[in-house]
Amino acid sequence: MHDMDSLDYHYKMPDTHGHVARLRGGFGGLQQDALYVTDPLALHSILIKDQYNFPESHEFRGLFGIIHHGNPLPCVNGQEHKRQRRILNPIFTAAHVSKLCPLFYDIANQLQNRINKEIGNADKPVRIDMLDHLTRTALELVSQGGIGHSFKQMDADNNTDYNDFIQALRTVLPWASYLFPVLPYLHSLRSIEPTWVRRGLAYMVNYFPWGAARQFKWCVDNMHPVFRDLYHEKKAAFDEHGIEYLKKTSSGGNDLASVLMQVNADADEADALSDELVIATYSAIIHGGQETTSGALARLLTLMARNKDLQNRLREEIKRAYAENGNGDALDYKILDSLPLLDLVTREFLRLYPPVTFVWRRTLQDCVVPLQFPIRDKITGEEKNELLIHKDTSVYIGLAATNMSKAIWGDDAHEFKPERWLNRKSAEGTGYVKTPGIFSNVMTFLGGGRACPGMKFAMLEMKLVLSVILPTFEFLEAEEIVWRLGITVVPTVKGEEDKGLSVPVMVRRM
Ligand code: HEM
Repeated sequence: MHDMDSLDYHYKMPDTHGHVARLRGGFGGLQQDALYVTDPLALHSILIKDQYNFPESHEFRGLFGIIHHGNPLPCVNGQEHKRQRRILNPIFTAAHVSKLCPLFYDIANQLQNRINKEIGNADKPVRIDMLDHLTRTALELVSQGGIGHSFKQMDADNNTDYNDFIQALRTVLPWASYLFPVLPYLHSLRSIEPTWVRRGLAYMVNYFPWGAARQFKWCVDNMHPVFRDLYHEKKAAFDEHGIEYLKKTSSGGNDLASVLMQVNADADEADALSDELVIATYSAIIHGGQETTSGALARLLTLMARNKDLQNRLREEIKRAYAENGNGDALDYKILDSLPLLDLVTREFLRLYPPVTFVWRRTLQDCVVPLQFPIRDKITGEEKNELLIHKDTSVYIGLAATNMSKAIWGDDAHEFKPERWLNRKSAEGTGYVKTPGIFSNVMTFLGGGRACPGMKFAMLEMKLVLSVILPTFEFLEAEEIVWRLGITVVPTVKGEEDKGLSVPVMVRRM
């Protein structure tokens, strides 16, 4: 279930074990049984109708609470979660995100320069690790667009100012994925009082005979001080010079943190976010935004490299849009967002290759959820349209598995077919199964009150980066990439799994 090579098991879960499956607890019965749910009606209850009975699991709350040094969105439930979402939601709207377009084009053009530099004068395709370039790009997009700060990842390879921080940010989740056996205890560890006992325990991790735990701690220790210092620097300047200072940053004051700072300054004291919480929110936004999108962008390129015809058609569509509507070397947000083939490809890509495989919840009370796909009672043989879920049950919500259920998407559910979206609308009402996903019936960004607020941000990044690099470069297959289960999915070259994360692609200038 949590094994790095178990992605296929997740993907086939609804087809092989049905849309609700019982998972036997591991470690000789020490762990409780859990449920794996991909049934659309049950998901609707879990994520929307009865969402407060299915809060974020304490496993993930504990893990992300440690990573972010506090309790930002991913770590809180109930009223506190609602309060933070109310403050943050306005800065993630399409209207707001569209203002970041010029900044994003600027960063994507720097990516183009970096690739050009690597190709140099070569007249045949050059093997380039696109994961490295795209991780830098995703970090700059989310750090400049998110907190109005550049880590200078695009312009100099030997800029060492943030080396440890960048290394920590990139590797904290891959290391965390080795910690599954201890996740149930992290939330309780965070609550230990007095603080010096907790700090003492954390310090002892440096001497654990468990490399993954030591590496994870190193990452956490190297992330927090950077976010703390950046925040205090910005806050001091804002307090002294007001909004004018924020407008001078690379985002022109449109980054999420600048807006948050203004909103916070105007909010009632009871509603405002504390300094500690804003710092933890910086961490959650930068980390959540960087980790998911860099992998997604790299995977999208490998897909392009495998499908030359589709790559050519997309390139033609983008070039045509520049010729007809291009303002210099940029496209307007609305035009970019509505390019038909680019839209079909990103939708289908996000359906079939979601960066987050599952999310994890735990029930507060016994409850009954309805089922779209009935199950058969093992003892009586009776068919049931409802499922009783006991209090304190771990519930895995299979995002990737729901996206790939043949009962929901048809027999070709595991195939990449952008054209399926053309017929999707007309199929409504004729066997069309509705899921609670906020994005096109797809579960990739979840649904309900905890759905990903960064969806518009991520979509803009993906479409915009493709619109800049596809007209300039052709991407061709290099080695086979194996995608493995981490907290997000992670790529390695087949046969070189121990050499770390990388996505080599052959690239040539058009
Ligand atoms: C392809 C890119 C992305 C994917 C697939 C993705 C997916 C998700 C998913 C599945 C969740 C729910 C996690 C859970 O409930 O356990 C989530 C939450 C979140 N995401 Fe994203 N995300 C992406 C990009 C972004 C970006 C770019 C940002 C910020 C700019 C972001 C910020 C967040 C935050 C703050 C949360 C916590 C929301 C809450 O708990 O209410 N994400 N994301």
